[in-house]
Amino acid sequence: MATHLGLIGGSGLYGLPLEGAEWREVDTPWGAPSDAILTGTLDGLPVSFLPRHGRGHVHAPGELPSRANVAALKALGVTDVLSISAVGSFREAMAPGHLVVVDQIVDRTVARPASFFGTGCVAHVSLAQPTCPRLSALAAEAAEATGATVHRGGTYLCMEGPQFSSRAESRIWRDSWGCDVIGMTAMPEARLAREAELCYAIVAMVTDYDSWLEGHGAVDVSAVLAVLAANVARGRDLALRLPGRLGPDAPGQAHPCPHGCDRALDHAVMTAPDRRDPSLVERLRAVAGRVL
Ligand SMILES: CSC[C@H]1O[C@H](OP(=O)(O)O)[C@H](O)[C@@H]1O
Ligand SMILES: Nc1ncnc2[nH]cnc12
Repeated sequence: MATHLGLIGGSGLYGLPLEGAEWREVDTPWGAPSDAILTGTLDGLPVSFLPRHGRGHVHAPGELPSRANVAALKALGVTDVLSISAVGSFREAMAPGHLVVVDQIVDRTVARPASFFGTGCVAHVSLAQPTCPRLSALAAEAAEATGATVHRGGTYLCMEGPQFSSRAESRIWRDSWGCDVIGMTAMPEARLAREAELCYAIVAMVTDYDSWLEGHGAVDVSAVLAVLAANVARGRDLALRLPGRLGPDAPGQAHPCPHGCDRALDHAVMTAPDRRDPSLVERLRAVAGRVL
């Protein structure tokens, strides 16, 4: 399958200078995505960019149309998705401005549709490794090439929000649960990317120390925005450096994915063919047509 990079830009990242750029409206069986999708190429590779919160930051994290976002990228032919996200840090060594290539996620969200599947067509994919190690390694290389301090590996606590955490919560996630960073958007996005058989990676930009660290004020939006403003060029630079590592002659060109992301549904669907709900199956063709 030809590689096509999808980029999901988080807080502060609402556009990218693609070649032949065009904003395209895409509809899906799960409605419209957060915004139009910017399509174009970089280093000869097809690239589709989606601002997660919409241009102008319209969508709250708990109300993101994540199923439509993932389905729209899939519909455009995307094979690999890199999320660039703002996060708070639970480690002094992961300082504001640093980049963390997330490899595990703890899901504390409570009110978000988290699957394309459901009654009438049940499926269970593995999330033991919620991000793709191949894409994550290439993203880490691209991140390092920007000159940023990059941490390879880290556990992302995904909270519901939109309010930031209490100090007690912040300390529990850090001290008892061993999490490294916190944000509000990695779930259900990572779940849905796996169900749609897309390789998915997260590069998280640290913007603050949440509220656990004595001597640092608790996080607020102005602190996050100040770090984002100083580092948005780095996020963009990282995104621009990834296509060269994924392109036709690059070693990262690897579909089938060596970790099986693009075959995640091979043994996942439980519902007997004659018991499936035809209308749900019809919608599922947009993301799971390969196995239906
Ligand atoms: C502006 S701080 C809170 C906001 O930023 C992060 O979003 P994203 O992952 O899209 O960069 C965080 O998860 C919250 O949604
Ligand atoms: N401290 C924090 N908590 C949740 N989401 C964030 N995004 C950036 N900083 C954050």
